[in-house]
Amino acid sequence: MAGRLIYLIGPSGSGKDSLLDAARARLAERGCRIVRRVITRSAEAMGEAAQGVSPQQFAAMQAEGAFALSWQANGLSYGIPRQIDDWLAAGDDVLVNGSRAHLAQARERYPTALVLLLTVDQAVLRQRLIARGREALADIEARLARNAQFTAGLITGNGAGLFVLDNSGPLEHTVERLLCCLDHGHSAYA
Ligand SMILES: Nc1ncnc2c1ncn2[C@@H]1O[C@H](COP(=O)(O)OP(=O)(O)O)[C@@H](O)[C@H]1O
Ligand SMILES: O=P(O)(O)OC[C@H]1O[C@H](OP(=O)(O)OP(=O)(O)O)[C@H](O)[C@@H]1O
Repeated sequence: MAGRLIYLIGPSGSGKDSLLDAARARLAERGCRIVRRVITRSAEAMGEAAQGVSPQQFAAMQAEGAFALSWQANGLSYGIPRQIDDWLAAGDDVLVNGSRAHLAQARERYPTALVLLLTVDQAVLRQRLIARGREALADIEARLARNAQFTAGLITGNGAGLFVLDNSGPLEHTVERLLCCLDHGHSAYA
């Protein structure tokens, strides 16, 4: 039986990487793999388990068909290795740190995808982005502006099959909600 694609989305700074790190061992126990993304970001600025490549390397990988999904945002290119199709075919669930802007394409390719939207209060989001210190202030403002563009439309336009996880509180609570969502049909979080 094919595995499920779990497509985690949410604003930059909402806590996607932190959530995946915190839940990693418990996801593995459930046979859920977390895919390692390919990003045109320098290794020093990576701050997550991803493969950093140059724009030229990314373009070559894309031309070879190395990616199941890919998108551009925040001045960067992101790729999801094709290997996920083998994992899904083998029956493993696969969790992808995705893009809100690329949701329609992801659903087109993976119609049964479970979509999880991580949310956080905008004021908290600003504080977390500043505290993380990965981007310059101008880049942080651009990410906040990008977020405002998505907030309302995503939930109203994609209600079916989209589940909201609020990460404004302690990370451990969000981990529990994520696992509950995966294990029990998630209706409490829709
Ligand atoms: N529940 C939480 N409570 C407090 N800080 C958090 C929480 N979740 C994430 N953070 C912090 O917020 C910042 C952004 O989180 P990160 O995982 O990098 O977000 P994303 O991957 O969505 O961009 C990090 O500094 C992280 O430590
Ligand atoms: O369409 P969006 O939902 O805005 O998403 C666009 C990209 O931005 C985020 O990455 P970012 O470089 O900010 O990394 P981060 O998630 O680790 O902060 C997210 O993981 C996506 O790859």
